[in-house]
Formats: sequence, C-alpha cells, structure tokens
Amino acid sequence: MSKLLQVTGLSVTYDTSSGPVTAVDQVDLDVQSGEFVGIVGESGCGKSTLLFAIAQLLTPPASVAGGEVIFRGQNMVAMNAGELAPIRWRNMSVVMQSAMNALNPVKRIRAQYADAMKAHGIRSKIEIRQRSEEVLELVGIDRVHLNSFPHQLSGGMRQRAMIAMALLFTPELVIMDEPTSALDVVAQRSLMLQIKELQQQLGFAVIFVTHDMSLVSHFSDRLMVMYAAQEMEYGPTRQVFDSPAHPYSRGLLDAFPQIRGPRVPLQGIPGAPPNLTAMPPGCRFEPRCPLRFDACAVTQPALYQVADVQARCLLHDPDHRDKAELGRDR
Ligand SMILES: Nc1ncnc2c1ncn2[C@@H]1O[C@H](COP(=O)(O)OP(=O)(O)OP(=O)(O)O)[C@@H](O)[C@H]1O
Repeated sequence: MSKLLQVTGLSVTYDTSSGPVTAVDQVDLDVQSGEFVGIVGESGCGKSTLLFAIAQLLTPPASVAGGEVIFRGQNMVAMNAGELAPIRWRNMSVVMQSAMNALNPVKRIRAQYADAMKAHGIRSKIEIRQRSEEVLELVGIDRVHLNSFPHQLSGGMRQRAMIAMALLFTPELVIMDEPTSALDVVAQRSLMLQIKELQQQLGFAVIFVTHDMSLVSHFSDRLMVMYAAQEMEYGPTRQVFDSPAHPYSRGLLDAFPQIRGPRVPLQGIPGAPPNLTAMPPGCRFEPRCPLRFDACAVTQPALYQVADVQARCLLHDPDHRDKAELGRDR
C-alpha cells in the first residue's frame, strides 16, 4: 500500500462573537491507498469539521488555521477553488450524513449525475447515460430509478444513490460523514456491508466518521478516536479494540454493545466533554478519566507510540510508568 493522504498538524477554527474556537486541534492522519479508516468520538468533538477541512469544503465562520493536507502529493490547503475543482469528485468525493440534504430535491437522480459529469468535462450523452446506469446498479438500485426524484426513494436507497454519485469517477478516496446514521439498524448494517464490498471491489480508500464504535469495528483497518478537537488514539482497529491505549477509547468501547463475546453491562462515561472555549489546562479528558493522576491536570500529553498505535495519554510517558502499572490493576 502507498500513502494517499497525509494530514499534518491540521487545525480549524470557527470565528465566533466571543473569539475563535478551535474545533480541530493539530490533527495528524495518514491514509494508505485502499485503506478503510474510521473516525469515532462523541458529538461535537470535531469529526465533521475535520472531514470538511480535509476535503477543503469549509465555509465561514470556519477556516483552516494551520497544517497541511497532502493528497496525491499536493497540499490541498494551499490550492485555490480552480485547482481544487478537478480533484473533487474525480479523485476525492464526499458522502454527507443525509442524502436528503446533499441531493437536490427538485431534480431527478439522472439530471444530478449528468450535472456532476458535465462539470468534469464529460459531454457525450451516451457516456453519461451508461455511467449513470452503471454506478446506480453498482449500489444495487435498478436503473429505472434514474428517473426518480430523491423523495421517491427510501432512506437507504437515497444514501445508496448518493454513494453511487460519489463513485461516478471511481475516486481514490471517499470521505463519508455518518452516511448510515439516518437509517434503521438493519438498513445501516446492509449499507455498511455494501460500502465495504464496493471498497474492496473498486479499491478506493475510505475515511468514515461515526459516533458508533461497534459500527466501524468490523469494517475499518485503522481507527482514530477523537475527543475535544484532538486525536486521542490512532492505530489498527483490532489493537484499539483488543487493548485500547487511551482511557477514553476504553470508555467508548464500554459504552457500546459488543457484537461477539459474553454479555456485559454497558457503562457510559460520566461527565461531558469540555466546552471548546474553556479547555482544561492539562489533558482534555482528565476531568472524566478514571485513571487520572496529579500530572494529568497540568500537563498536556503528547502523542506516544504504544505498539502500533499512537495515544495521547500520560500513562505512556516514561516518567509515569508507575501510574500505568497502577492503572492496569483498576
Ligand atoms: N458554525 C459554528 N460556529 C461555531 N462553532 C461551531 C460551528 N459549527 C461547529 N462548531 C464547533 O465545532 C465543534 C465540532 O463540531 P463538529 O460538527 O465538527 O463535531 P462532530 O464531532 O462532527 O459532531 P456530530 O457527531 O454531532 O456531527 C462543535 O463542538 C462546536 O463547538
């Protein structure tokens, strides 16, 4: 696998009446070609903002405050609209949370696909028709629905039609922002299976945002856990699940039912994430952390390498090894 995306030190601020709010704080993220990367975290931790920043789709009051997004060797942060336009859809596409918001309600699916292809210089009517039929059938929808308006499709079909649109040019990277969250559990699972199947068949990489740990557990190769605008842990999904290196990852895991294994009572994480305008001076998770010790309240942890994962937790600082030993017993 080769590196497709390298995000380094990416920060995003929202300009608010009480000053700038940092919603994404110096995030590093790399994605290999064909890889499935999951991003999880509680509501408001900055997942969607990060995705929009990667795709360079932020609009005011949000803006990139620092960092780089190197995609296929080019820094997207430094590009203007004209330079970004040919990359979007063709090389990198985005699937939003709700197709109802992303699709135009007064245009047939056929016309929306045609618009996207025409915007990328495809003029041949035959080519447009053939490709539209092809992508719709790829996601398991009969071609007759090219004549449908979005509201004539079920929720699951609409999300599929949106994914088909994102695949019009077989991009190398598809960014998905909770594409299954509006669906019932059965439709959610079947759409996840289909996304995974398409990804393996067509070879594109995926960045998939969700707040549901169990949803990504079987589908992602690597997992990033976000909390209060920062990345807390990033590494192979199996390792994060089998031995989470960050107490917050452990808390998230305990808050969701496991598909396999014995039944265990679910535990929430007491407390709430900090207000982004008033961050704790030390570790951002410290006020809620069951393993906190004195240094956590005053020291901002770096990202530490723990086997194959990186974790932002002082338990992995060589100076606090003794605390890690104690933590293991709790
Ligand atoms: N328009 C805005 N103006 C000011 N702050 C904003 C705005 N939009 C988002 N934010 C801030 O950015 C933070 C991150 O929001 P974001 O939508 O990226 O989180 P998220 O993790 O994707 O949440 P969810 O899972 O609920 O979609 C929010 O907590 C909020 O404080």
